Amino acid sequence: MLDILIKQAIVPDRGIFDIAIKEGRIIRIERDIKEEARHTIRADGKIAIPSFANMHTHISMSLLRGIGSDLTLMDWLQKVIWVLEAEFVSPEFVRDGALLGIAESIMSGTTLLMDMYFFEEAVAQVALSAGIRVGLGFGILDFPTKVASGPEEYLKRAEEFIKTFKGEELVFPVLCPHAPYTCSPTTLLKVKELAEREGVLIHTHVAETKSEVEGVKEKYGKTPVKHLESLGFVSDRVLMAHMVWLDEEEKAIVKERGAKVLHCPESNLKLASGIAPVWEYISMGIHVCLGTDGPASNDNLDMLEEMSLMAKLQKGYSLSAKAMDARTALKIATENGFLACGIKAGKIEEGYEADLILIDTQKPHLQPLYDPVAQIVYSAKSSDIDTVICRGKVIMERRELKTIDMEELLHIAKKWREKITGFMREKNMLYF
Ligand SMILES: CSC[C@H]1O[C@@H](n2cnc3c(O)ncnc32)[C@H](O)[C@@H]1O
Ligand SMILES: [Zn+2]
Repeated sequence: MLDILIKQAIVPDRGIFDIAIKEGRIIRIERDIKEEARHTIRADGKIAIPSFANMHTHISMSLLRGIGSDLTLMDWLQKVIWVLEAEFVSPEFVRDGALLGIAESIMSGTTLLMDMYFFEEAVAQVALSAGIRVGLGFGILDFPTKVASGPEEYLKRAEEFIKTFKGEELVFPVLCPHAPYTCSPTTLLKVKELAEREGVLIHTHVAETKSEVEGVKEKYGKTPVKHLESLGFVSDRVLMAHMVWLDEEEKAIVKERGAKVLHCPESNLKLASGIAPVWEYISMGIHVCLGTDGPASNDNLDMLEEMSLMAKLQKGYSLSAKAMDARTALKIATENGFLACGIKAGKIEEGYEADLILIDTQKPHLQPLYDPVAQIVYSAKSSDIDTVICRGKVIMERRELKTIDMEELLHIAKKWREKITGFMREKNMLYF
């Protein structure tokens, strides 16, 4: 007996097929599958594509969405976000923010999140009950916060987190040193050593702004990637978010070492950081994945929108319509993310894990339908996503979340809005 049988889906570049899912995997893709299934989904007029892998986010920052708009990164962090995080970040804040952010992620077709924040046990708990995959790392900084007194304690928390979650199926631990401007060489070397010992990925921010590059150069005599390379930090286990400002030598280092780039175009635009030359990275053979960054600097977790923006930005920036075609954009937003995490998903193919979405094309803006991939990248909206399946489990069907209570969510968001605006009013931070 099959677990799920999807009937008559449009499989891009193949045709109309039935998709059979069993024990978390796609086991058959055929014109007409007759086998019985516990759950049959009619997918007439719906396109089946892999679900998205949001490879860089701070999901619980959904509770800070809409605050601190129209600032550059360092003003945004120092004048607003770090002040609010110092007051509010707690296991409860992280859990509630994760619930809101994970609901939004599922509703926009994402089944894998790579998250960096504090109290990630709370994110793990929400992800497990929501049925979504998450790579989680307890953020590591050099300066004290109410979360930890300094790098030693952050590292200890990160190590404990790895020990707790290693071997879980939906949750996998990673190490998250924040950035070369907030972590000393000693901290970065300890992270590298721990990552090698535990066999986990490292997820960090690198070369996000011009001022970061200037600051790191002033402090260490080298630009960020060269600085990291001089520490022996750059390797194929490192996922580097942003990577907007790299010189030619740095691009060659990334390629040579096999480090991955986590591109976050919308956050880079909103924080006025710049545009990463992703078309160059791709032509060099660098592995590029896509992320939204946190929902407070984007200001959403919509990977469809992110993918569309990425493709159009690269064309506009390079003045070449070939800089990023729709199929490459879709691959970066799906397959490349799963691959970077060692997960065999991201393709609608037999033997692949069943992480997929169905997109309803019976909408004026998706008709007439000629080229499903191009029309998903350039015309679709996340509200067209009808069904989401993660590891062979249906977590949204006909836009109804199966694992999260929507009413509870709205109540939680309201509760935090009141608390946070109250604090901002008291501290004269309220500007809206
Ligand atoms: C160490 S936990 C994560 C830490 O990162 C902050 N953050 C959120 N977005 C960004 C960004 O784009 N660049 C750098 N740092 C960012 C977040 O507020 C947490 O403090
Ligand atoms: Zn970030």
